[in-house]
Amino acid sequence: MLLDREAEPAPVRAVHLGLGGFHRAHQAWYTAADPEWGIAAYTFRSTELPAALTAQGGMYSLLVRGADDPVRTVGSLSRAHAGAEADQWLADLAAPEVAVVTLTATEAAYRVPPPGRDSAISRLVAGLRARFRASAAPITLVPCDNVPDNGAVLRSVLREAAADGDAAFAAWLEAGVLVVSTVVDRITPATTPADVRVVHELSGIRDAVPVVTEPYAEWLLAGDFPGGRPRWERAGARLVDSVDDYQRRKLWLLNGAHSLLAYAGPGRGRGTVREAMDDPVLAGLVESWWDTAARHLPLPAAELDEYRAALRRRFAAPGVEHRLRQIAVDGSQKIPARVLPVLHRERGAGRLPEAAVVVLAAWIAHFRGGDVHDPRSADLVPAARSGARAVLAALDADLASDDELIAAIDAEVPGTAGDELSGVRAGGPPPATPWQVVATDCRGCPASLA
Ligand SMILES: NC(=O)c1ccc[n+]([C@@H]2O[C@H](COP(=O)([O-])OP(=O)(O)OC[C@H]3O[C@@H](n4cnc5c(N)ncnc54)[C@H](O)[C@@H]3O)[C@@H](O)[C@H]2O)c1
Ligand SMILES: O=P(O)(O)OC[C@@H](O)[C@@H](O)[C@H](O)[C@H](O)CO
Repeated sequence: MLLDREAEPAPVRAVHLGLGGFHRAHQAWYTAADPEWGIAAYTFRSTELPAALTAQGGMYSLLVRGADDPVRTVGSLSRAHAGAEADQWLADLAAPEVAVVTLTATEAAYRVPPPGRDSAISRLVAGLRARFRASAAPITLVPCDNVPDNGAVLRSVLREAAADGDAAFAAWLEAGVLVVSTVVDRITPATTPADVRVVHELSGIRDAVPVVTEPYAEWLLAGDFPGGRPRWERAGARLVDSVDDYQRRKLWLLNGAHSLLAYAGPGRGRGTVREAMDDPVLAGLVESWWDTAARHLPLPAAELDEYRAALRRRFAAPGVEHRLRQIAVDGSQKIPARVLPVLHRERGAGRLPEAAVVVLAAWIAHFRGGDVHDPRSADLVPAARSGARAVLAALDADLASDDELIAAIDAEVPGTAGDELSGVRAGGPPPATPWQVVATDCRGCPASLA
């Protein structure tokens, strides 16, 4: 059976930039709960995905691993476009009936582009300028990337990117463009050919571009929607006064653990989050990281325990094969949000947290090992050859001047500390099982994981 629409798609009242797996597992799935809202979704570059979706009438299958009825069909994408369709993009952003723009553009996109450079931000500015000229109806932007204070960051980047002396546009940008802050959560790995086959086996549907995700989904939003919005709360989204504590909880506990596993896991022969959590040493490090980060989260202990228990289940869930290589991409954009804020607080309290030391050592080993995908690889790969101080100097001057921390990280990087457990590891809680139990080839591991 091929996917196609039986009825007309909903009118386009929302636009998305960064059409990929996560948008379809999350925002488009939430929007499907309100049939009065349709989305026009744009990739950044890909032409294949919008072509495949258009051939299916914008419909796609969501394979929710672990759910009773695992294959759902989602129809909220009224149109799918390639990023190169600039005229359509400008027309959609200018349309007065469009009231919401969601964005998933990766962490790296949240910066002011050099003049003339095509980027998510330059496209947003061009679209908003078109709206200012055409209708100037207010519009709300909804950043959905794992960026701390994503609303405030997007607002400030847009303000700077749009500063070209047009005072009327600048004034409208302040008054007519609202930017909400969000916490977004639903583990959504890249789709594989095996997923395409599974969707067909389970449902009989031949979908060229399904999405695989987990049953869990969270969306917290803080901000205003003067032009209206889909009734996302029908699918469980929550409008809150502030997302700050929840943003930190998610970035530190979930994403911080992901980054730890992404860099420490491959050296222990683990390729996915589930495989890594099956390794008692890595699972013990994750617990140690959670103990450390939880100290700095002003949320009730019972709530944090429940969150951790859910993360253990989610990370170990069969079928959601989240590849560590995918998570390891762009570490320079992620480590400062996921690990360094906790490390700062710990050092302020005079502690040297072992899991933070290990993740930084493993990240340095990752830079030394090749296969690096990072917008800052030109400076960080050579820095990693020099050691922890040079890497941290590129990210955080305070931490780079912390001699005790630098020595601990350098001692963990392979080739500098031999196979013995480092002082950091020896001083921490005992691992869940003896180190020697896991007989993997640990070339490239931090010393305490070897
Ligand atoms: N996958 C998840 O589990 C998950 C969960 C929470 C948040 N997110 C956020 O969503 C983002 C996208 O994840 P995904 O799984 O959909 O990835 P994906 O690779 O499936 O899609 C990424 C989309 O972003 C676009 N993009 C990539 N680089 C860009 C750039 N520099 N500027 C503008 N657009 C760009 C791509 O063209 C593509 O349309 C992540 O970077 C993350 O911030 C993902
Ligand atoms: O999507 P990224 O690249 O920001 O980070 C990789 C994962 O940590 C991330 O996708 C999580 O799975 C997600 O944030 C869960 O909601």
